[in-house]
Amino acid sequence: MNHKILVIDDDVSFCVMLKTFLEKKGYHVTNAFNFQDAQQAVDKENFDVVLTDVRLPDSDGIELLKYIKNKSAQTQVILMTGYTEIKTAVNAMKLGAFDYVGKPINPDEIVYTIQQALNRKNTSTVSAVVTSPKNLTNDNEGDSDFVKGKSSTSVQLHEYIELVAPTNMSVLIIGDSGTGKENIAHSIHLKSKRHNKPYIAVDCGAIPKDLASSEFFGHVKGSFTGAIGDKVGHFEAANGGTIFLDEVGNLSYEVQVQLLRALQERKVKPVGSNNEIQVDIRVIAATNEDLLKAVREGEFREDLFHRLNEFGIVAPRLAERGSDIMIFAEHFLKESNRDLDRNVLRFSEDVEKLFLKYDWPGNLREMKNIIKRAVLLSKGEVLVKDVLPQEMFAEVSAFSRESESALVHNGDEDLKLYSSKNEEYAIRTALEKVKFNKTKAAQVLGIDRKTLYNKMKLYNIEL
Ligand SMILES: Nc1ncnc2c1ncn2[C@@H]1O[C@H](COP(=O)(O)OP(=O)(O)OP(=O)(O)O)[C@@H](O)[C@H]1O
Repeated sequence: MNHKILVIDDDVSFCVMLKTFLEKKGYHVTNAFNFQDAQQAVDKENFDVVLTDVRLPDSDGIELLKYIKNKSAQTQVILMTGYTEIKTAVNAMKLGAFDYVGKPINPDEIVYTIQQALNRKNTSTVSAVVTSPKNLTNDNEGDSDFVKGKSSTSVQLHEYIELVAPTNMSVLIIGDSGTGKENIAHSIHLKSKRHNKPYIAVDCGAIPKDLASSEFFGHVKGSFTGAIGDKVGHFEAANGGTIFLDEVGNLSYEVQVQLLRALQERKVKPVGSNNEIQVDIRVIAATNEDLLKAVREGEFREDLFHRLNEFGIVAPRLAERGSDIMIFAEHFLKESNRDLDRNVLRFSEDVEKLFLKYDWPGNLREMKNIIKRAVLLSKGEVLVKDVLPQEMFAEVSAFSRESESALVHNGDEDLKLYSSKNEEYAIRTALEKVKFNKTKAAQVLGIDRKTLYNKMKLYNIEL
């Protein structure tokens, strides 16, 4: 059966072009040009993957993402973003988007991302993942999946992990999206006395409110419409081991009450059953929200907060991990070569510089994705900046422009006023603004078409 994809963009010709391209790759594709059409399509059909522009004429991609996830949590949503929308895209990931791809769309990249999204859809259960123990080594060498890092921030993080792991204390991991919270939780489990027992990771944000009790505590056959058999809840499944509650701030107040009771009494009662089950569980929770603020605003129960926060760990932002940035980059390079069967040996010098300057709003996840795509797109043994997404340059250039404001005297798109460092950025931005019409881009930039062609060749800008 062909996988079903919904593509939404108000640029009709772009939408149609992408449809034709994806159909050639064997997908069944539907187009919509605004939020309302997309809603109707989603109401009518179940899509495997939805590709949507962030900006829609009658709403935006985030609203659409929420609508889709509410209807079908299994549908994977990929956002298509311009360079200025990267922060929105990162927020979208927090709300359950699978990934985002930068515009202009690169054909290899989009096919690769769709394939990854389909893999996720086919392998994930509704909300919980049972992970078999991984091999954790204590250094950064070899093919361990876990990099420790050497910066003082990382050393302290790992001291805390070592310290708390052997205890039974509940741990609350706080950090931005993609900082490695789930990896930290798993590492604590593996270093604990429970390492041979189950580790159940529950994405609290993905559990529909009505099903939360049954997901956590199980149910007996016939206890509600749709309960066609007995179900073991996550707490019972994790008995003896560790339960990891990811995005714990997303739980409804009602479920928070039930959770607190289960944690205090160490007993759970499946929905529709009269029997209580004794459970012995270590809880690790994670959040990328300010839970204390949620407590102050009455959205998160203070007693549950304290119950979860017996030991707090902060997952540092990647940009704060200084000397570790390139250690992580090398790790993801090796991992991507292995996964994609490529042999990209190293990063060019300017890529290294960019990595050290860039803000990494999506943290380790963003770095992993960027390097994987770059490896896929690389033609030689050195990973050069041409295969990196342009939003990285936009962010760094924006920063450079702030500090070198003398560069811009006369409107930001006048190419003559840009240093060569910013020239490529200016060209890409102008092309994007005029929807890749080269004549118009040349006008915007204040240069002739021939010069534009030469510059595009120089910077390897392909449309
Ligand atoms: N120490 C590490 N070494 C190697 N890879 C890591 C490490 N920590 C995280 N990663 C990778 O980075 C990505 C993001 O990590 P993870 O899912 O743990 O982040 P998170 O903070 O839980 O994200 P979210 O807030 O979105 O749930 C994953 O692909 C993970 O494999």
